[in-house]
Amino acid sequence: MIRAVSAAETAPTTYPWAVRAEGLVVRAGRRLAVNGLNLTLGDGVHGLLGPNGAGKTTLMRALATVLKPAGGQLSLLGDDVTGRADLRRVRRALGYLPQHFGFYPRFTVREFVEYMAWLKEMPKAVIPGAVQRAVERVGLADRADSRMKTLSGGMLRRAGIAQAIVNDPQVLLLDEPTVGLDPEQRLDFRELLREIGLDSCVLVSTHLVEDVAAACTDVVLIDQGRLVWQGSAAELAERGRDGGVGDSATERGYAALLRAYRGQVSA
Ligand SMILES: Nc1ncnc2c1ncn2[C@@H]1O[C@H](COP(=O)(O)OP(=O)(O)OP(=O)(O)O)[C@@H](O)[C@H]1O
Repeated sequence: MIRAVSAAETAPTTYPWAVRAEGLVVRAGRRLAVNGLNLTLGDGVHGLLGPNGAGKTTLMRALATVLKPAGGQLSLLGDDVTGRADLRRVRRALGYLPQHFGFYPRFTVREFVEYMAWLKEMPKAVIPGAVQRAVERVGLADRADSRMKTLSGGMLRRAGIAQAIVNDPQVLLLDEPTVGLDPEQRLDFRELLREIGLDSCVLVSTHLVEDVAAACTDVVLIDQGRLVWQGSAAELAERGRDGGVGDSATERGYAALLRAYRGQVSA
């Protein structure tokens, strides 16, 4: 049976920012891993960079509504998601690839993606077509009926990306999606990101600064749970044009911004 969808759910929403955080505080264990973060994101592909422990995964988890903020304001697609907010509407419009994700090993790729589509409350009638399309978009069509336990690390990652995009999310959160992908798959993946970023907000965390240079329109740099810098990928490269540490202009720009921020914080 197809679930009845109310007019409020299908009406076009107007919101200035897909993601808006003000003074956001999120705990990870006892630590304030995100600690007073201000961030606004619109459509496009945003690369999330920062050193180990900067708070990238914790931020992603809060944006995915998996972790509740301990303070500050967070709105997604115009809805406040702090406090006792009803998260169902927002969750239907989210896609999230966690750094580590669980699955039933005996599920096939198709069953895994179908199951996730069902959890996102997609109408039953559209699920088979949406699953097929998602599996094709990540290049796994020929393995769609293989069991998850038989996949390589890179294939598993692609199955994870397929479940994240199955509902054509308006906010897509990908935590280190390129880990385990071979060079050719990485190129295909960048193309997919560019396509999705044309009309939705994509946030991709990565340690590979080269991924950011190649696939992202914008860059968000965080350290110690706070926003250090936000700008275009071209501006980041511009910051690294005059030398410094790093193999590429983007890497040098990253290192220079981080150094300047840390100098300010400790001054
Ligand atoms: N469950 C937890 N309990 C206690 N501390 C935690 C927990 N999870 C994360 N932390 C701490 O919070 C901080 C931020 O962690 P987080 O995983 O968000 O950073 P990250 O930027 O994703 O790091 P990486 O680049 O290493 O993946 C780190 O100092 C980490 O040690």
